[in-house]
Amino acid sequence: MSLHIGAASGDISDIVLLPGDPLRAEWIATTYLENPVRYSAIRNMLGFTGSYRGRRVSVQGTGMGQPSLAIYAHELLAEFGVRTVVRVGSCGGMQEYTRIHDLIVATSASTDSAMNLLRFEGLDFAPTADFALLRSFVDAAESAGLRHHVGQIFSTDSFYLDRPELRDRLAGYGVLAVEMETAALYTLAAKFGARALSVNTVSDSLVSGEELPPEDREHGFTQMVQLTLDTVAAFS
Ligand SMILES: O=P(O)(O)O[C@H]1O[C@H](CO)[C@@H](O)[C@H]1O
Ligand SMILES: O=c1cc[nH]c(=O)[nH]1
Repeated sequence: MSLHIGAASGDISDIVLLPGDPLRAEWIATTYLENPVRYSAIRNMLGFTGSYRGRRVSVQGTGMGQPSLAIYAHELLAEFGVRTVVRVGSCGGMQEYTRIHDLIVATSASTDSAMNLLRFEGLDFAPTADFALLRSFVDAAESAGLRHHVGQIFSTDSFYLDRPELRDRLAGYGVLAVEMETAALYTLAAKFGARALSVNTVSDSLVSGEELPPEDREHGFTQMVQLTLDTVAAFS
């Protein structure tokens, strides 16, 4: 048991899906996993383990933002022997062509967070996905014929940005979408020598203003979750 995850040693698989929303974690576990067992409910940040196509898989809510995700990712990687972490998140599309329901596969993450500037004493670390995991997911998305985009994402500390023009500038440099956790996930996976991938469904478009309601963000991302589970089950 760690401070924020109330599981015994061995309760958690070496593969963990990481939605921000703990109720999305519950939906994934109860919808897709066989024999799901809840291993933690500390602070209502729910975590479950079950099996998918014969492979043991866990799913753990992370909360919103890099400081929250970093707590759960650190404990999973440092204390529970987790080797593969995959964020299954929502994001805001920043390009005209990154539309609602499209999948965004993050190769890397820019951030306005100071976490890595402090960690690396001003050096500008480049948080990057695991290439083999990314390639497997993208191959699966192509085979399934799903709309997806592969490229850079923006992990912001501020959902409500005071300077949206900075986000617009990033869009001008080809950044696909904005969310709040990927930079920390990729950084911590690098620290612990684990594989990481961040896949996000576009829940709102910053270009058109369209948006999905909260209930869709909780239990509507069927294509992303199914494809992620197929990928990790086949990969390992
Ligand atoms: O839907 P999740 O996975 O929480 O991800 C996105 O949604 C939250 C903001 O609404 C942030 O956590 C952002 O990264
Ligand atoms: O962080 C996020 C997540 C979804 N949509 C946004 O606009 N921002």
